[in-house]
Amino acid sequence: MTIGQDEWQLEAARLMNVREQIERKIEELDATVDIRRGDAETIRLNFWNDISVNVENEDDLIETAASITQQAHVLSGQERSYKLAYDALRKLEQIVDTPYFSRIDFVEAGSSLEEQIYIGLASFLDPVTDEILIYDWRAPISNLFYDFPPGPASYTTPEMTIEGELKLKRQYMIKSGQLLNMFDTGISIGDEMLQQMLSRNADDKMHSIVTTIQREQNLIIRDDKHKVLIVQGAAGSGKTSVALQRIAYLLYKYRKTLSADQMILFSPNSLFSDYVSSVLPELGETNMQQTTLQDYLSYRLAGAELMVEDSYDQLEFVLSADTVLQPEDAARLEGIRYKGSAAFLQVIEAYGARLRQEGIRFSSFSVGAKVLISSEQISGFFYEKQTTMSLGDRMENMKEWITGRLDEIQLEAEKRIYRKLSKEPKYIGADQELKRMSRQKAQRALGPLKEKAEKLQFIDVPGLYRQLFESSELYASLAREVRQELPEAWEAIKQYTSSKLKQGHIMFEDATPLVYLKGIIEGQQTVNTIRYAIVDEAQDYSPFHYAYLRKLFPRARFTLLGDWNQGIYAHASQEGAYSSIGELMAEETETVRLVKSYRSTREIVEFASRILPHGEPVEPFNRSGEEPRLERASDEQDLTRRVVASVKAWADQGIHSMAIICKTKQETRRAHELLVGHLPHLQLITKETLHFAAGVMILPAYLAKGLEFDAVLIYNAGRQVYAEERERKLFYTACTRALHQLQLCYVGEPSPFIM
Ligand SMILES: Nc1ncnc2c1ncn2[C@@H]1O[C@H](COP(=O)(O)OP(=O)(O)OP(=O)(O)O)[C@@H](O)[C@H]1O
Repeated sequence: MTIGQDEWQLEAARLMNVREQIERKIEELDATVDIRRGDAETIRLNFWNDISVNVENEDDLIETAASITQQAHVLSGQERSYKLAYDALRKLEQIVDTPYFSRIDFVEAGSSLEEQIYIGLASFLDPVTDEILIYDWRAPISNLFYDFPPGPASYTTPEMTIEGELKLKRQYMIKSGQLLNMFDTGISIGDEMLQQMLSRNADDKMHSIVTTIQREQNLIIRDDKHKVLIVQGAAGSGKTSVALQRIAYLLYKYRKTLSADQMILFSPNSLFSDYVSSVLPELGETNMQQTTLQDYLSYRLAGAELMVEDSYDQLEFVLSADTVLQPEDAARLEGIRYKGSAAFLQVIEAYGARLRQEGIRFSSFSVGAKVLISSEQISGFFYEKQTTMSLGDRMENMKEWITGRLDEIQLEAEKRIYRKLSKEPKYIGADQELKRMSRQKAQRALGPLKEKAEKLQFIDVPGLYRQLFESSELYASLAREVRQELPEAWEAIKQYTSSKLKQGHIMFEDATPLVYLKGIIEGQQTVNTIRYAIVDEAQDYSPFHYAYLRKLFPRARFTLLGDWNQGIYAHASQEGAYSSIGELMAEETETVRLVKSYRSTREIVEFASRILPHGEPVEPFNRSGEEPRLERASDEQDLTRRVVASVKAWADQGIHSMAIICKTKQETRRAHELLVGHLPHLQLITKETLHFAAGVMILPAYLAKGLEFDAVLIYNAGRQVYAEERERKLFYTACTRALHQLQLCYVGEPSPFIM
């Protein structure tokens, strides 16, 4: 829709006016911040001068303490009011150049007043009249912009639903305070605007999508009815973007009771965490906590002298396994699938319940050959006393009992040492010294044992876990108890697992079950402060992982965002497992689908969709580009030449962000060796890489998860590299990282996935 000249002038004048008001407010706040900072500093400097310190008698002491408390109170009040002004100032500085990005005109039913609502990153009131000049994008009324085309519309406030008619929906492009363009939009939010946003180049950091959030995305962002919200979204449909916008929305809506440190985002890896780290600050919010499942598991298993494999090494194993699987590899693959299942979870829980009654093997507390507290004594205490308590509470009690016993033993030892040493002539007359020495010696002997008690190291949890795979009788009876069949490959899984555990290796697939069992036995360490847990790349988690997360965050609501088409882990290959996740969470669950893909051009989306003919549906956004290019190389040398030529050609076209995507770590290393001489700025990305900096990078496909690049080159899309069914989704994931250009090189025959 074209917008007339008069309208332009009105809008430009309003923009100028609003900016001037913001600038005035900034000046005012600047001064306030200075004053409050100064006041706080003065109080801090004079803190002790303003306190009457008198310690002569008890009354004086009480008065002094009261005086200190009062002064501390004054100081913290002043610091709070400084912080308030400072935050308000920061917010205005953030919006002054782009105060708003859209406008809606709305007439409430029964009224003739047509209200103009301008929407931006944060609200701003006219300092004199208190009129709202800008509405926060998260305010209830702003929902009209995201949810409705012009026509009948309504929005809901905490008190009521307001009906009316939306007369106009307008979007602005404002940069450095200048109105560059504006569009009146119809059904969806600004196709023109969206076209422009999506045609831009990829960046070092992900950006917010606040100006062009689509209706289907908005529903997810604002959902606060469901305790578990599951989003199945196509590659590039905006899952990560939506997750971050949702966090910002919840922080606004529940600003009186919710803070960023009560929200946690589970990311696929540290590189991704870095990539998304600026979205919340861009929206004027503090970042939530970010972590990876791997970090959590490592933290829980730290200290145990075990070699814990990480998820990437597991993936490398799966991707490098021979086409005709060796029996050992087949056993491991079956094991990975089974150990991620709800069936295995039930067996572990039944095992935990049985261990309440019997079966935990405790190690005794000894110094040298002398047993201080025997395993029988511990077992007796544990299984005969307080049997009605939870396992965790019983452990706590037992810990206290053991520590108490060790304290007594230490005291006796101290006395014994004292008695013995005091007979030595050199200590005569040095009684104080002697006492100190005796205490130290006794402490030194008993200290490690107390630490062992404190850390519950007298229970061999890995040993208990291993027992499941050593005693056929035990496992079979537990499985029977929970009415689960043993998996077909049980014998092979059993042998493989017990031999690895005996060598002290914890495979990634065993890490969560082991931590889970540890939680049952030792008392689960829960994180009660977390109110929202958001899991990105949710398809990569097994039902077992979800059960663990549920236990870990008992008070949290969950948002799980994933794409079955990109399930690259062997444990995540069961299609449609979302419903079982819902069941596992045992709570009201809503599943929402996002099918439209915004990242890639139509040509790339269509090409990638052919890789997964039976996958989840994907609909491209209407943005055209070049067809993906296939290039056959005669050998490795020719491949290097072609890759180098393509990268250079892209650079000549001004393309800045490029990725050469390989399958495995080994292929990545080899390709890097061959290419780096010709492409000196090539960045080699490994699982240890922490920072994402756009440029030309080379990386294995699994590390490219969640990321995007202007141009993607699949290093070798040949049949020798991608042919197994288990590699199809990884291949798909790699291709869908491209925004504008996709090229696939191959040696020999192309992969059957693209024939
Ligand atoms: N409403 C929108 N407006 C503008 N850009 C959008 C919108 N939705 C998504 N995008 C863009 O599309 C790209 C893909 O988004 P995002 O990474 O959030 O998708 P995803 O579903 O998490 O992708 P994947 O699963 O493939 O990693 C990003 O560049 C994002 O900015």
